[in-house]
Amino acid sequence: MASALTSVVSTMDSNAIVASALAIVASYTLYRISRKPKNSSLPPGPKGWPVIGNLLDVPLDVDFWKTFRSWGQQFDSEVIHMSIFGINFIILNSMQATKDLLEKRGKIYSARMSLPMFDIAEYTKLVAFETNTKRWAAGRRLIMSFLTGKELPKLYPVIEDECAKLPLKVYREPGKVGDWLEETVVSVIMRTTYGYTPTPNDRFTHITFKLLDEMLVAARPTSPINIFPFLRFVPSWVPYLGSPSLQASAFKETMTKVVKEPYEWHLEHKDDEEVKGSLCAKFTEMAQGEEGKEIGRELAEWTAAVQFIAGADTTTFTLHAALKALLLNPDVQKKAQAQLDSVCGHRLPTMDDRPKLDYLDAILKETSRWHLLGPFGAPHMVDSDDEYNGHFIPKGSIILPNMGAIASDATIYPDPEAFKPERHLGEAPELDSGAYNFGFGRRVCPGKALAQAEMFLTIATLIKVFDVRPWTSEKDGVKAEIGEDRPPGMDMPRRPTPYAVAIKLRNEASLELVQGL
Ligand code: HEM
Repeated sequence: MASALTSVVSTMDSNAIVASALAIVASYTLYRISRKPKNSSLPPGPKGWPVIGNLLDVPLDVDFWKTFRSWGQQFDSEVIHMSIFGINFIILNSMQATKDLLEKRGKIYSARMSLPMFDIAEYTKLVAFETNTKRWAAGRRLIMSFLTGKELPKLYPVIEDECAKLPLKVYREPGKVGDWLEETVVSVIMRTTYGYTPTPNDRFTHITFKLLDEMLVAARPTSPINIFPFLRFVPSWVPYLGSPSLQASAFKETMTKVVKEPYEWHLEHKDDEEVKGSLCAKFTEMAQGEEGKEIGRELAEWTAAVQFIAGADTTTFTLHAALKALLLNPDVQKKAQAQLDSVCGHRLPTMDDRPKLDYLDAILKETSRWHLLGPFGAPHMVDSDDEYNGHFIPKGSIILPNMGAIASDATIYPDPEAFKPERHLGEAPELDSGAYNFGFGRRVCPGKALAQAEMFLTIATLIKVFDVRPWTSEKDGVKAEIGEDRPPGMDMPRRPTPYAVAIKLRNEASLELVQGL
């Protein structure tokens, strides 16, 4: 999925900063420029130019976060300021500053910025993109009630069932392992959310991936309505000038389908056992009690839809990155397999095994550090003026927690470039990447525990049965290039660079495991 947490609203890929700026500039620039801070001591940062501010200081072709980190060193400050077209950006280059603002002062640091295209297409009705309204809080409450604590394990049977299907799929078509991982993730989401099991070429899956592609387009700086919001009012029949509003309406139509169609399916099948236990059924019941009948259903529909939008690509790409890490680190793979064999013997792992498989969990923590899904996570917006360490932080600033800087901070992670699951084990484990890669404070990812459980069992199942090896040409024995482990690029979620992998059964016993399925 080109995730809902993608580019502009939630992250800062290189285009996204420009996108954010351009999109809002028409209505916002004069206001921001004319507004004087209460006092002049904004956090330090590069000087910039009139009107465009630091637009030219932001490199478009390398990792942003490295530049932002170097500004921190240059100005000797964990908190840096830049502005683009009058919009203030506050970069947080340390875990401490991030926690102080996004967590301890979460009350005022939990808003989201928006974009005209996102408003028109109604993406801003999704929990992930809605600013901190009462509706957003109610949507979060719904998700948190069922994806955390004692409720979460009720979803484990679905995870176990989908993971148990994985070995046979991979055995039959090992070359499509990336697709099978995605299918596992999507099936878990659709079954737990709606009680619906996707079929090959599934219509709901298809339309949701279409939506995710459209979201990327909607987030682009080149989306005309983001630059000139008035274009939304030009009738679609007007040659050329009408096409942006036509596109925006088409995007809204897809969004509506994604929200309504699986929900309708769930209502039509409400007596099926799996549907009765689905999140959607629970959301509907709980939301009605909370908000009154009509709003209740609307909230349930939108809250259900965000599971796929926010959860599919994020989880899938992390699994792809884990596979790549195992491929590049055969010793790590062997160690994990040894632990799996000693705990599970001759059977597939289950969720009950998780407490004993700490090395697997450490691999996933290290994967999330080593391949951050987005070096800035999902930016928050501050909705009141504030002051931090003597610096003024103006209301409306976009806050960019520089997770890239945290994940590669040698004072937190000695030898940060190395992939070392061991750093997360023992008496004094290093900082758990889960403390930042799922976001912060009131916005922290509500799907965190589900994603971690699912990723654990998926990888455990896969390497219990198969070895992950470099792909080698049968013709000349040449190994495929694996590419950079930490590719540049600021997409969120960031897909690992493609790599060729050979998946082989580990031994005769593994074949029996597959045949027994
Ligand atoms: C490896 C998997 C995942 C990662 C790394 C991840 C990461 C994130 C991040 C960084 C945020 C932004 C937090 C912030 O603004 O501070 C977020 C938000 C969110 N995530 Fe996840 N996520 C993952 C999986 C999931 C799953 C499986 C679900 C649901 C089933 C989910 C649902 C959400 C929702 C609804 C939000 C929006 C929260 C809000 O804005 O209040 N995520 N996630």
